[in-house]
Amino acid sequence: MAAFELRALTKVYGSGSSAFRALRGVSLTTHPAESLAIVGESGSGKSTLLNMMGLLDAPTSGTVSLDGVDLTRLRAGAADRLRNREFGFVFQSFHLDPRMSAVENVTVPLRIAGASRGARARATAALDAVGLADRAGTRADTLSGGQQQRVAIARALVTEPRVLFADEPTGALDSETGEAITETLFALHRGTGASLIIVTHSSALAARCDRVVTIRDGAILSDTAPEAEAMA
Ligand SMILES: Nc1ncnc2c1ncn2[C@@H]1O[C@H](COP(=O)(O)OP(=O)(O)OP(=O)(O)O)[C@@H](O)[C@H]1O
Repeated sequence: MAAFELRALTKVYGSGSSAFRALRGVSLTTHPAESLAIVGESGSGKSTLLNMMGLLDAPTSGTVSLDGVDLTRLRAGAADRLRNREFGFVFQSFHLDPRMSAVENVTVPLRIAGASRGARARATAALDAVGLADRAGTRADTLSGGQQQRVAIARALVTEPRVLFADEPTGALDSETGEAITETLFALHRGTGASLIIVTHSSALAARCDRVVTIRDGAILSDTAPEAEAMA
């Protein structure tokens, strides 16, 4: 299971007269295996919130707990290990190593976790799960955008994480490719039981989630199931 509890989370970038309050006291409880969309206008604090939950950045105050463990109190090494093993990340711009093959990219989190034995077989299976087994040996920078995002999804899931974070996963793709990537993300979310936390501008993608949290000016504006939102 993977359930987050965020308490009074704040994030201030910069200091003094240039200080900017990107999160202004966000409290949120997620449920195990939930799919959650974080939506809102550009600059509202969506990525900042995802980065706090994913241990990519530290909050200024407040706490982030996962299954009852306060992650904000972990030492740096423990936080790195937890992020690598329990979290998977997919970003708008893929973030693959362009010179490495697809399968080499997917083995990276396993090697970081010290699980080199069997890494290639596990990476190949993960590529198979995203429909790219036949491109395992292809250099990442020669793949299409949609294929690169599939490699990124395979890399995010190869460690069998408890949580899959996706920040604008379809933002760099045309709508047809974006829809195919969305299908893959949700199929794997259902198949693996990993929680899915998505930052998106896409209303179609948000509508697929169990729950939609809208952020405005660093605070939660609304928190609804998509059906309820459609009826409102
Ligand atoms: N490292 C940083 N230093 C200073 N300000 C930052 C930093 N990162 C983000 N910000 C600011 O914090 C605010 C929230 O940024 P964030 O990226 O979380 O917004 P967002 O809702 O994800 O926006 P978008 O939809 O455009 O990606 C923005 O005004 C942004 O300029």
